[in-house]
Amino acid sequence: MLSPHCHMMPMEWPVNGLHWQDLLVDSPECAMPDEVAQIGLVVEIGRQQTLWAQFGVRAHCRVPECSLRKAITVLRKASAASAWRVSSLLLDELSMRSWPPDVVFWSSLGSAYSGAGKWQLALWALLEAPRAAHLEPNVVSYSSAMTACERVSLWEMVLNLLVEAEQLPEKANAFSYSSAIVACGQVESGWQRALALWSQMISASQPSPNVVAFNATLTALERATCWQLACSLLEQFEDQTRSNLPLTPDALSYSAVATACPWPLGLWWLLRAREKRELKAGPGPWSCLARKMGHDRAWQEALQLLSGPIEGDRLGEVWCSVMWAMEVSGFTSEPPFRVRRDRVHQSKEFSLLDFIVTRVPRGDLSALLATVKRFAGEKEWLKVAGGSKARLLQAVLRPGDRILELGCFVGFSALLMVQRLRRLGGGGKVITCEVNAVSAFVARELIRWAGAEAEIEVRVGLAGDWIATGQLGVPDVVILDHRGARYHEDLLALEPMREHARIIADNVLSPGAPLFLNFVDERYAIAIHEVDEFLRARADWDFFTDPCSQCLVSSWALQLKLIGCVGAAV
Ligand SMILES: C[S@@+](CC[C@H](N)C(=O)[O-])C[C@H]1O[C@@H](n2cnc3c(N)ncnc32)[C@H](O)[C@@H]1O
Repeated sequence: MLSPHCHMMPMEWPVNGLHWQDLLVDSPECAMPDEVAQIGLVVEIGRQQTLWAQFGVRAHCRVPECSLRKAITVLRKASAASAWRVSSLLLDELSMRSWPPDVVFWSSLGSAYSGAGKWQLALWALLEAPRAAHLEPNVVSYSSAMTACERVSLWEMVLNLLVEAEQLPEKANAFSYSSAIVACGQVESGWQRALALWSQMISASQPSPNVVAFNATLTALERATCWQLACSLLEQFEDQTRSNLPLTPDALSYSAVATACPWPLGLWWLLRAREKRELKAGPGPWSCLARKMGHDRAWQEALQLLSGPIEGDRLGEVWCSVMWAMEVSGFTSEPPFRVRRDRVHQSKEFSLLDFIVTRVPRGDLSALLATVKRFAGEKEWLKVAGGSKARLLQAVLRPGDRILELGCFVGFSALLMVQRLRRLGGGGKVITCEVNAVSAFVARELIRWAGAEAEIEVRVGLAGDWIATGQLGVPDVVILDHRGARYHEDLLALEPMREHARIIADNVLSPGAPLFLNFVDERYAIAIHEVDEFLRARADWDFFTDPCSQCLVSSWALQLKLIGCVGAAV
């Protein structure tokens, strides 16, 4: 059995070669660890936050003098890990105690629920529960409640809450208005409401308009393709002396306008802002402009951006967007410029490429895959679908599958899937999107080295941009392995073209995709697979959805599984 001392030395983790799961299993028999060390562990472990927060909560609640502040600290950690279930656990434990939660506690609890898209629970924790405990929710509680509803696109609810917040003695603040503007901007024809709220903000003395609300208004106009209005709004506030408001448009403001306008006008705005030194060096607005040019197939103009006015790192974001603009315009095979190795210093991807080409015979796919894994084990870790994730990925494939992968990185999973398709008798194809042009370049080189270029197409650019072009075909399988925060939006955009597709979402627990979980809950038939992160002692959950499946997994089963996995160990 472990001694409690082990728990108290986060800096020496792992202790005596013991695995963190062992510690969780042994913990109930141990003497209670020191609370501060527990918090330290939660922080220290970082990416294990979800599990550690659960562990921490239980440990705290067993300590008689457990303080509310420390409980809140744990709650905030849980919130950062999007483990809203941890919050519920803490709440259950606290309800058995004599010390009453305060407003800060309720607001932390509400944030944890909100981060997971659990808006009803968030409203309860932020507004109803404190009222029941004779604590009056304040404007911060209201703003958080509005954010919770805005995250799940409940714009009408957000507007109702704004009206309620206006009744508070301190009235709604700029954050409340920003939430309302963002919420309105998310729905079709919501731009009028967004604009009306902005006008309300600037016509009244309170709350003082801020750049967040301003950018939210511009974004609403951009989404509704009201570029003329976006331009006149920016013009109005570009000059502080004219607008008489302490508000300076920032890079996000110019990004919104560059995305909204026809590209020649967007270019004009950015050049003008740069001339007036209003636009700080930074790739954001230029990258948006290059993407816009891509959508308009203006690849020559996008290319010119690289030799023109952009300051800073040309191999960064803007360069990737220019690559997308060229590729979407048809330059996939022979781009007029290639990745310059000498400018990509110490790139992990290029180290991998060198490692492979000096060890693997051309055309040997199996050896290449094995050598990528060797590189990840011996040289630098790679976030690829190795180990149990690889087995899962291969197991779902059927002969001739057309696979769409979002998140290619160096092409490991794409090659893995091709290996499986070949074993299933050949046929099928993988299209894989990668926003990072350097990773995509290396992926293509590795794919060529493996002799799989006929079976895999790498598309450089944001998955969302490619989906918008409608050029990705109708997939049988969709792999979500790009960015958890984007999963639900990209899946929604894919829905018209993926009616019968099986979907796999990776990294749902770590780094986590709470809004995606909320989105798929009860909407899809779900199977949950607990898998280890490749070469890491860290559990993750992958979701496999199959619309043809007879077994519709309800949220309850999902919850049971999630809590059950950890609960069994604690
Ligand atoms: C976890 S890695 C993918 C690993 C790969 N599927 C494998 O297992 O070999 C995630 C990749 O997604 C890319 N990415 C992130 N956001 C993206 C987006 N919105 N569109 C396309 N790619 C994105 C990242 O640059 C990164 O290379």
